[in-house]
Amino acid sequence: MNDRAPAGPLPSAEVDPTAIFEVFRGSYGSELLTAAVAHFDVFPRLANAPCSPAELQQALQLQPRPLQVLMTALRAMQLVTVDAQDKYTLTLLGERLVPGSPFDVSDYIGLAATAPGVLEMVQRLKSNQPAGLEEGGDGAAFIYRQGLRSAMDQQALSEHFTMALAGRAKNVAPELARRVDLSGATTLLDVGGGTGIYSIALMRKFPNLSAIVFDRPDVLTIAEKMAAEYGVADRLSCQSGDMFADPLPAADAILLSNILHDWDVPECRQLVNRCAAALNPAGRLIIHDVLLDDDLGGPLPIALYSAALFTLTEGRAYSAAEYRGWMEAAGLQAAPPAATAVHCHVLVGSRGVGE
Ligand SMILES: C[S@@+](CC[C@H](N)C(=O)[O-])C[C@H]1O[C@@H](n2cnc3c(N)ncnc32)[C@H](O)[C@@H]1O
Repeated sequence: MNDRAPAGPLPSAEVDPTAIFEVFRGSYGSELLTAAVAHFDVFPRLANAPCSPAELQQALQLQPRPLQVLMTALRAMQLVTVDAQDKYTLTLLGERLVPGSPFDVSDYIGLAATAPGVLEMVQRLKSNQPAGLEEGGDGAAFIYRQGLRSAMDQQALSEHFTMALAGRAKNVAPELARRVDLSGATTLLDVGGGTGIYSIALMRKFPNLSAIVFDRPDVLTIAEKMAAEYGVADRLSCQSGDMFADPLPAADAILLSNILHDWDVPECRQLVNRCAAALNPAGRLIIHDVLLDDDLGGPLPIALYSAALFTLTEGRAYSAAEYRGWMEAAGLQAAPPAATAVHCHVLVGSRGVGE
C-alpha cells in the first residue's frame, strides 16, 4: 500500500486467527499448573482448609498480582472454586492433585517440576517482576515508566516488539472500527498507539477524524511509516512522551488499546484518570482489551493470556467490572462491552450515558 491506496476501511481478515493465539498460550497453563503442584503446594494447603486470598497470599508468600494470576488460572481449569465465604477451595477435580489422596495424579504433573519454563514461571511469581529486568537483560518489553529499564527506548528492540503486535492489530482493527461510532469526533488520541494501526483503521472509517499517536520516540518511527503506507499521513501525527508524566493532548476520543493490561491496578487507575481529564466535554474513552469474567474465575484462554501478560509486563488481564469501576471513579459511565476480534472487547465511557 502507498499514498495512493484507496481510502476505504481496512479490509477484514477472512479467517479468524484466535485459535493460533490459544495454542501459543497453552504453555502458560502447563507452567502455572506445575508451579502450583510442585512448587507452591496449593492443593494440600486447600485440602487442609479453604483459604481467603489474604491467607493464601501469606501462606504462599506471593504478592496480590501473582496470586490473582495463579488462582484465576486454577479456577478456569476447574481445579479450584470460591465458596460462600469468598475462600478458595478445591473442586472434586482439584482433589486429584492432593498428594496421598486415593486417585492422586500430582506426581505425574511433578515430572515437569524442573522444566525451564516452569522454573522461569516460579521465579516470576515469586519476584512479581517482568522478564528482561534481570542482570544483563534487555529491559522490559512493551512498558516504560520512570525508574524501569525499558526495551521500548532501544531502537532495535522497540521495533521488534512493536512490529510483533502489527499482525494482531491488522486482524482486529477493522472490527474495532466497526464497533465504535466516531462520526461526531474530529480528534482521536491513541495513547501507547504503537504501530498506529487502530488509529489508521478508525481514520479510514471516519474521514473527518485526525489522530495523534502518543508513544515512546523509537516506537513512533514505525507509526509514521504505517501512516504513509496506509495513505493517512496527512491526518496522523505523532507525539512522544511518557503517558504517566507528560501532558496528554485534549481529544474528542481517547483510545487505550491493549494498554491497561500491561500495568498494575494503581497505574491503571492513574491512566484512566489522566485520559478522562484530557477528554473534551462530550469526549469518549475507548478501552480496547481482553476481558476476564467479572468474578475473575475465567475464561481459560484469557486466564492464560493473563499469565503471559504477567510474565512480560507489570499487568494482567482485567474484567469489565474492573474497567467500569476505574471509569466511574474518573467520572465516566461505561456502556456494555462489545466483542471485536481475537478475544478483544471494547468498552466506551463518557460523561453522559454510555454509548
Ligand atoms: C502492548 S503495546 C500496545 C500497542 C497498541 N496500542 C496495540 O493495541 O497494539 C503497549 C504500547 O504502550 C507504549 N508505552 C508503554 N509505556 C509507555 C509510556 N509510559 N508512555 C507512552 N507510551 C508507552 C509502548 O511503547 C507500546 O507501544
